[in-house]
Amino acid sequence: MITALDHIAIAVPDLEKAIKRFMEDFGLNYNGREDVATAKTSTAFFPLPPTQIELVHPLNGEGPIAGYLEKRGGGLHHLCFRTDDIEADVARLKEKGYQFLSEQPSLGAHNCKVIFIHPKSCDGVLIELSQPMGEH
Ligand SMILES: CC[C@@H](C(=O)O)C(=O)SCCNC(=O)CCNC(=O)[C@H](O)C(C)(C)COP(=O)(O)OP(=O)(O)OC[C@H]1O[C@@H](n2cnc3c(N)ncnc32)[C@H](O)[C@@H]1OP(=O)(O)O
Ligand SMILES: [Co+2]
Repeated sequence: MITALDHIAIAVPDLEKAIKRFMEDFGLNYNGREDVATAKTSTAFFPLPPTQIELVHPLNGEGPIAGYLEKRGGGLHHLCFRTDDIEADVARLKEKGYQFLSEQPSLGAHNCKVIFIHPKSCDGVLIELSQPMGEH
């Protein structure tokens, strides 16, 4: 089941500039960068309990964020819901007619299993489900 709002993701055209902004202007704690090859995405996380801000940027100029930036520029990109059983939630939501953007969860940031729901299934909002691998 969904247990928390894990992160709010913002697509940024200039990752270093955005990291500086969130650190210096907004004074948030910076939890470091992580390039996620499987997602073709560079990420930077800022814990803001009980959730976190995830900055997302194309990895090597490729991937879904490159397409997003090309079409729309920077902006709010997705919401991530943490789940304690991603497979069960995917099965339950598929039953309800939700369209997923991949067959299976894949490796996301911070050693989590992640999967995305098509924006069309959720009133135009891109939703990510994430389950930390350490959890059963
Ligand atoms: C780092 C790993 C992980 C983590 O651990 O946190 C991440 O967060 S990775 C983040 C990047 N990865 C992804 O976003 C994967 C899922 N996304 C996709 O598969 C695609 O981006 C997409 C959502 C299928 C869109 O693909 P695209 O090629 O850009 O198609 P369109 O531009 O034609 O869009 C289709 C349709 O969807 C709307 N759209 C696109 N992006 C978003 C968005 N972020 N939020 C809401 N809506 C979005 C777009 O407007 C189109 O709608 P219509 O115009 O009405 O057709
Ligand atoms: Co995310």
